[in-house]
Order: sequence, then structure tokens, then C-alpha cells
Amino acid sequence: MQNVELTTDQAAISLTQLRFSYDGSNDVIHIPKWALESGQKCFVFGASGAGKSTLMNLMCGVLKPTTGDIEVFGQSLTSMSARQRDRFRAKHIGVVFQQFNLIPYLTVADNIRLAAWFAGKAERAEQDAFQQRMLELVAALQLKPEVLDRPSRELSVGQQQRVAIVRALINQPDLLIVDEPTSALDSYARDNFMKLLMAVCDEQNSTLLFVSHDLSLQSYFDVGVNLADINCAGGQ
Ligand SMILES: Nc1ncnc2c1ncn2[C@@H]1O[C@H](COP(=O)(O)OP(=O)(O)OP(=O)(O)O)[C@@H](O)[C@H]1O
Repeated sequence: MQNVELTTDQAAISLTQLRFSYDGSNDVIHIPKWALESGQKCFVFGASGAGKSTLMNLMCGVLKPTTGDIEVFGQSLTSMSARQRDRFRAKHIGVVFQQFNLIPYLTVADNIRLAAWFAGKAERAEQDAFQQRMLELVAALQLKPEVLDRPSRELSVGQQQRVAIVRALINQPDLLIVDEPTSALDSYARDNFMKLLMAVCDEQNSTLLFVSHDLSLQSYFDVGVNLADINCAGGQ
């Protein structure tokens, strides 16, 4: 898995006979076939408990399928070890989890640097170009540069959300996967956030997979998928 160059002319995500269960017997996910084209912005929606977070965790390699295959830009996550998947994710996939997963006592800048560190680019995190890109992304997401020196626990939920996006984008991921990030925001802040997210993805040529139960967000995306339409397990 070392230094694999991804070919972005193929599907960004390809699922084949994908099954997953938490208890070893009841499938939460069973998707016979599904693919997302490279460069698309895809909205995956479904009711609470439908399996959205589970699917997202499978696609980014945090969970391993019970059976079936997941390919990301032609690389099979299922044939990788847990360590290889972690490294692959750090290099190629930006992930924003529901709870953002920022380390509360670290400054915002250090939280962002960690992403470079996990991608095996620790020295890059100390370089001027990295600092510059961090400032550009912070500005693009309408955060003040002073925020970089504050512990992340001091930030509002909306600010933490935007920091989580900066951290997910700092390694210029080929694929950005975002889980339900707008639920804590009011409708004005949400609209603003969505426009910023789309602009930054366009600028970086990142394929976007965005998971939510909020159907009103669908208009921002090229493709909308109701999880119930592709998931034969049907969720709970
Ligand atoms: N760690 C876990 N162990 C066992 N069951 C789980 C676990 N995580 C989720 N589940 C179950 O799997 C099903 C799908 O959950 P999941 O969190 O993927 O749904 P979701 O669509 O993301 O829901 P929500 O919109 O409420 O976040 C649910 O029935 C849930 O109870």
C-alpha cells in the first residue's frame, strides 16, 4: 500500500455485495452494488437508524465489512490490514465525524497538524506552505486566524465544525466524507456552511460524500441517494 498513486478516472467509491452486521447475524448494511463517480458531490440520506453512519465508517475503512468489497479509487479497502486502511484513510480520505473528534486541549492548529502527522507527513506540518494552506482554509471557512492558537474546547459548535472540515481537507483528500455536520446549526448558518463546503471541494477537486437525514440539503448536490433504496438490509 506504500505510495500508491490513485487513478481518479475510475469510480471514487465502488461497493460490491457489501454486508455488515454488528452482532454477526443481523445485517445493518447489505448493498449488492453501488458506485460513486469521481468528482461528484453525493448526498446520502435516510432516517435515524437507517445505517448512514455505519456505511460511512465502512467507506472510510474504520469498520470492516462482514463480506463483500469496498474500493476507493480502485484500491480495495477490504484486502488491506487495519493499519494499511488507517494509512490509506489518512492520505486519501478526509473524514468529518458527527462529533468532529477534535482533541479538546490541543490548539486548533495542532489538531489540524495531526492530520498531516497521521498521513506520514509530520515534517510537512512544520513547513511554511502547510501553514499558508491552513490559513487559506481557515479563511475560506470564515474562521478568524486567531482561532488557530485556541484550544479547540473553547470554540463554539459551529466553529468546531469548520475546524473539523479544515482538518479533513488539509491533506487535499481525493475523497471527503462528511457525517451529518449541520444538525447543530440554525438554517442561516447551515446555508452558509454548505456553500463554503461546496466551494472548497470544487477548489480542491475532492469527491464529496455527505451523509444526513436533513432532506432540505439535497439541492446542493449532484447526486442524491436514499439509503433505503440501495440497502437491502433496510436498517432498523
Ligand atoms: N456500535 C454499534 N453496535 C451495535 N449496533 C450499532 C452500533 N452502531 C450502530 N448500531 C445500530 O446499527 C443501526 C444503524 O445505526 P447508524 O448509526 O449507522 O444509523 P444512522 O442512519 O447513522 O442513524 P442516525 O441518523 O440516528 O445517526 C442502528 O440500529 C443502530 O442501533
